[in-house]
Amino acid sequence: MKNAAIIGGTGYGAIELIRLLHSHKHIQLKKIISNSQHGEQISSIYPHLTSFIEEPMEKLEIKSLEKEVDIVFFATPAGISKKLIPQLEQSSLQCIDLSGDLRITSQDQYLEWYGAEAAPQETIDNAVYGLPEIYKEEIKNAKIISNPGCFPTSSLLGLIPAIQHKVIENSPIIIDGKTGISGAGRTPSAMTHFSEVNDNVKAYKVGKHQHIPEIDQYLSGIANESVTSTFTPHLIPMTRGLICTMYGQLKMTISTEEIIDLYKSFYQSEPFVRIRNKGEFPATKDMNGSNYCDIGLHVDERTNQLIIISAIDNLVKGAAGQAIQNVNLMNGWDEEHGLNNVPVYP
Ligand SMILES: NC(=O)C1=CN([C@@H]2O[C@H](COP(=O)(O)OP(=O)(O)OC[C@H]3O[C@@H](n4cnc5c(N)ncnc54)[C@H](OP(=O)(O)O)[C@@H]3O)[C@@H](O)[C@H]2O)C=CC1
Ligand SMILES: CC(=O)N[C@@H](CCC(=O)OP(=O)(O)O)C(=O)O
Repeated sequence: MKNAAIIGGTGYGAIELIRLLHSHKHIQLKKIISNSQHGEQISSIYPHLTSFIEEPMEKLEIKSLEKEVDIVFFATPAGISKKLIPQLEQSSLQCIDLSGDLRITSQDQYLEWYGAEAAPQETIDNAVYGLPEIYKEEIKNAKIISNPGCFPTSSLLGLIPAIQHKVIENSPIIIDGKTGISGAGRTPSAMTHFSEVNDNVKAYKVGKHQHIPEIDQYLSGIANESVTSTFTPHLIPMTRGLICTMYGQLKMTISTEEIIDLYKSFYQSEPFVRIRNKGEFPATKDMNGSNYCDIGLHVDERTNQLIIISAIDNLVKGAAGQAIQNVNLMNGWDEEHGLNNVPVYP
């Protein structure tokens, strides 16, 4: 049994970690650390947790963390873990960062897309990108995990088989993303205000979303040459769920049946990726509350495009579930442990 702490205790990522860790038999959640509400019970903010956790949330004492826990989840906004993780690097702690602080390997690119100074290069280099379907062996030996962003999780899982097998050109790749509002976290803003979101669909961060360099960096790594994508996210009036519809120019003649076979074989040992049969495409509710990524494929012979539709729950496979999948691998536990629940429907 290992002990864990969550930093950023009152955020949505943290709440989802608390829910999933409750049924994890190898991890005991020892500490919920809150910057804004330490001393309070989590159930006073989230009544659905009444009777599950009695202990009050705590203030962060970075120096004593190593004595008290083995695993630390950083469910904090960008800008926090890049300062905290370097202070823990010499410890034996396993650190899982849900934020984007360690995902971009170039400090200059981080500055360009996040508008702030990056983490120390050594910390970035020590972190392993936690996309288990692609980097499983590296994750097993990692001490610091940089958990992928929600849109990159969905789009990389959808695009990587086609890029790796050189089925589509490296450019142009179009990623049309749609997300529920919980993706923006718990703090309200004008963008997430009910009357702005309800009965409405809008594109945001057009041409400047922080997931653009993340997607291109990992696709380029797979292709071993430069890959550039055009990614535009849209905010949809729903609470959870994320779906990317992607278009790639075919480099070869291939049928829908053949590409589906290729994807099924690529992901045959991956428990959380489900490839749909011909003519079937995922919807966000199909994986609600679960760690699945469902992918549907279609070859458009008219335009010579491969159409890939990939959907996840942004808070589970896009954040807390993937974080636990990574911890399972880091500790030699069953990768699916604590995550093999049936999605919630309707
Ligand atoms: N929501 C999603 O779908 C996804 C989120 N992520 C990433 O995961 C991380 C957490 O996201 P999410 O939970 O949605 O975000 P939230 O905004 O809901 O929560 C973040 C929490 O971090 C704490 N916090 C805020 N500001 C500070 C600060 N200055 N110093 C220390 N702690 C602070 C707060 O909790 P407290 O005051 O209790 O400490 C806050 O509730 C983010 O980096 C996000 O980008 C990644 C993928 C998907
Ligand atoms: C609706 C909404 O605002 N979604 C967020 C999701 C970002 C996220 O959660 O990922 P990071 O860890 O990279 O911040 C966004 O598009 O920026």
